[in-house]
Amino acid sequence: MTHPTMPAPADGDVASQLARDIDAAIAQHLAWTHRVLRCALLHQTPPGDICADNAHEQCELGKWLAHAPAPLQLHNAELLNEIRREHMAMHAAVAGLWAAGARTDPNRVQQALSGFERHQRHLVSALERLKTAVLSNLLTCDPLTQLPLRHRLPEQFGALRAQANRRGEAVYALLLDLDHFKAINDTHGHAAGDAVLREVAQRLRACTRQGEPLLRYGGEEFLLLFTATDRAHAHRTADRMLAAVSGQPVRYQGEEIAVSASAGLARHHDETGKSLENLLQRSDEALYRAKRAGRRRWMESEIARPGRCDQARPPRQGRAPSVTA
Ligand SMILES: Nc1nc2c(ncn2[C@@H]2O[C@H](COP(=O)(O)OP(=O)(O)OP(=O)(O)O)[C@@H](O)[C@H]2O)c(=O)[nH]1
Repeated sequence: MTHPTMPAPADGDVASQLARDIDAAIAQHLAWTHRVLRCALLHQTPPGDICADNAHEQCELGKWLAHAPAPLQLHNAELLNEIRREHMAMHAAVAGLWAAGARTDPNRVQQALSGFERHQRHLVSALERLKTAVLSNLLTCDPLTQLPLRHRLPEQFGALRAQANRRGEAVYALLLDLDHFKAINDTHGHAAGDAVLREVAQRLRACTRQGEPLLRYGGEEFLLLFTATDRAHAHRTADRMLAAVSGQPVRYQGEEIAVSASAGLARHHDETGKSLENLLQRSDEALYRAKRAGRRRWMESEIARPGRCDQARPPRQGRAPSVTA
């Protein structure tokens, strides 16, 4: 188990490559626009990538959009769809310039040109926004797991608290740490360890509800903040998260790697006025006890009221189901 430390800083390779790809897409698209104008002004017959029905699939931007890299699909799906829509609409407007009879009707030419200009402007603006989002992900997301890092945690905690208050629920922190992860690295290699971290992140993400922050909190540590109606509800969440990690082995290059985790669960108590820092500290202490108690389980920090320590009541705990490796 490592003490909560930040993962190695993102090297930025993936994100800067994406940003360069987007710049190239904008440049290629503007070059394509010049060809459109040239053909129109010189009354030339345009090639297929300008006026064919599927011109939006033939151009370089269309090909790139059809196979947009996974991080973009994950973080920017809505923006990508907006770009695809504008791109198609712009191609349709251009094709309208060469539609039968259009060139001899000034109204139709005007209409096609205005559509072209409007969609072109929106398209380039959406691509610029995508690039900004990619660069901002570079600063706030872990490149290995694509999970957020801690930068926005206080803000996310504040939003979750407000939501919990509205619903009459409580905020919980579940700090989860993979068991004997060093042994996985030592036995199967660092690349296999990376694959395990990616797979665990995916399994945990599949179990979380929208709006509940799941972070890569340290090397092999993950943090979930969530709301629950009562303790039993929170315990079920802890059970589910640990079961998701250890339910089945991770397959990597023909090998099966058994994985399990320990976790510390703590409830935030608005009435004590204790901070996020206190919540994280108590979940870390509970995690430490889960490790000491033999791993593959979660333990809960007891209510931290003034004048009463966390250990005053016997700790609650749960165990993850056995691995069926
Ligand atoms: N492959 C890989 N390993 C990492 C990464 N970040 C941290 N680690 C490794 O995670 C291991 C954590 O080891 P320990 O702190 O000894 O913990 P542990 O082996 O999981 O043991 P317990 O937590 O006590 O069950 C170290 O060997 C780190 O090098 C990463 O991004 N990729």
